[in-house]
Amino acid sequence: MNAHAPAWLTVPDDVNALRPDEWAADVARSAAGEVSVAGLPAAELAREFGTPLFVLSEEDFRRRARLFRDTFAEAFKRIGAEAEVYYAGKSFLCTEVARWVESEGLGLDTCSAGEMLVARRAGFPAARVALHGNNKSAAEIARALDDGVGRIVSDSLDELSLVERIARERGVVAPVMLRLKTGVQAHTHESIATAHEDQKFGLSMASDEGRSEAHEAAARAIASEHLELLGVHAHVGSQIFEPTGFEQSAARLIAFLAEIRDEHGVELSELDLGGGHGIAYTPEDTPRPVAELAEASADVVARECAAHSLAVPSVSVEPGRAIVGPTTFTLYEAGTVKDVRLESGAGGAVRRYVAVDGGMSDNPRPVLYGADYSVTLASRTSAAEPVLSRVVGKHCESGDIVVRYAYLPGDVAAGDLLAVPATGAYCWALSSNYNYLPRPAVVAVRGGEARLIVRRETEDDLLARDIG
Ligand SMILES: Cc1ncc(COP(=O)(O)O)c(C=O)c1O
Ligand SMILES: N[C@@H](CCCC[NH3+])C(=O)O
Repeated sequence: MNAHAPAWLTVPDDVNALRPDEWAADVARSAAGEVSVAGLPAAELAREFGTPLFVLSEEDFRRRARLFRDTFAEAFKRIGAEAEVYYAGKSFLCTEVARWVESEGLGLDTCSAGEMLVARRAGFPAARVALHGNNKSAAEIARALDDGVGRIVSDSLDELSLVERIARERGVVAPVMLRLKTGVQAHTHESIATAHEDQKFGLSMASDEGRSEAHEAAARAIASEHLELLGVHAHVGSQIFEPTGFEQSAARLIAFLAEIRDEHGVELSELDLGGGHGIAYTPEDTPRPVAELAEASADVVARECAAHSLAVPSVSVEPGRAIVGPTTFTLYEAGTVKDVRLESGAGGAVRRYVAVDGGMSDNPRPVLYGADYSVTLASRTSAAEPVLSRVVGKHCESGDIVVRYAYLPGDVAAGDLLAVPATGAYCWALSSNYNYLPRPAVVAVRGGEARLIVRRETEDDLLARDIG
């Protein structure tokens, strides 16, 4: 136990071992210590595509997508209902990934014109696309209607009026769902909790007197000739492990469906329970198996619908992180290594700072949410003693940390490759050009072959928007 490391970080028995749950299923480590994915060694990928590099296992992505699709379908079949899975594209989207999502039979959750554009380019059937967003522009709504998007998840009364006006101008009926603030307090970082009252998303269900925003929106949508109200949606937040938030949220949505039936005589047919299922970044994180998530959701939906004498609606969920997060690791090359004294005097504790060739521009999550990651030496095995280390980036900020706490072999040096697992979600998607660093490439690996699916930015890209 080191006073400068958190309790969950124990000195590893074997500093070369991979923790299995953080990696794609086809990642392995050879006797020589080389990390490989689907049979391809990391060093070969680094040579061919450069570093930093996002390495994504296609087979693992497809497997996780199918797991969600089939497990939710089975669990809801048991209660006589259908369940669909919409992959949350905000976590990571490019044309090729949209094609995989389509071919595995999932829907796609988008939240901007740009994400819809990627879906369109991939030939994704618009009927299986959902459009989210708390401030959709008129152009985005028009695109959704013109493309024939299957559901526009409406976030405010203002937006509902805008959708109606644009639908009327086009002479069409817009399929809408209402995103509700179920008032649930999610146990996650404040910036990614999304169902309590004091945040920007959704229609409030609270009212002191008269109708709540949510009830008002439902009344307007039901009364409009140009809106078809499909159902309701709530998203509790992201990186959540506690089942209670999901369950309370589902119960409140179903109570709302009953109130709408009682007030308007209409039984809405769709219920979207959102995404937010957490993954393991460190041993502190304890994700529940997908089967458990699906069974728990089906149980609560069956119970609450029975309590309100409602027919069970079609259910959908929107996982992003839980599908793509563990499929990907980031490969970095180590550069400068520095020992920093944490305690004075001979034998006082030291933290080793290992700088890599990327940082907060390819993974801002540690800076934004205090997120923790793990790391492993990926290009060789080492017999050196583990040393308490911090992997940092190359940006001009002391907060530019990639892995806050890790034990790395004591002989890690410039030129070694380091792999940071579970970087598939909200890393490339949140990447930036801070300090004029080009965004890394994303390479998909399957059956011993590697394919570039997003190319690395070039110096020309960096100058392209600068008028000069
Ligand atoms: C409406 C909605 N659905 C789905 C997601 C996906 O969340 P996650 O990647 O945590 O599953 C998000 C992001 O939190 C969201 O805002
Ligand atoms: N970007 C956040 C998740 C946001 C979820 C989108 N609503 C993260 O990395 O944890």
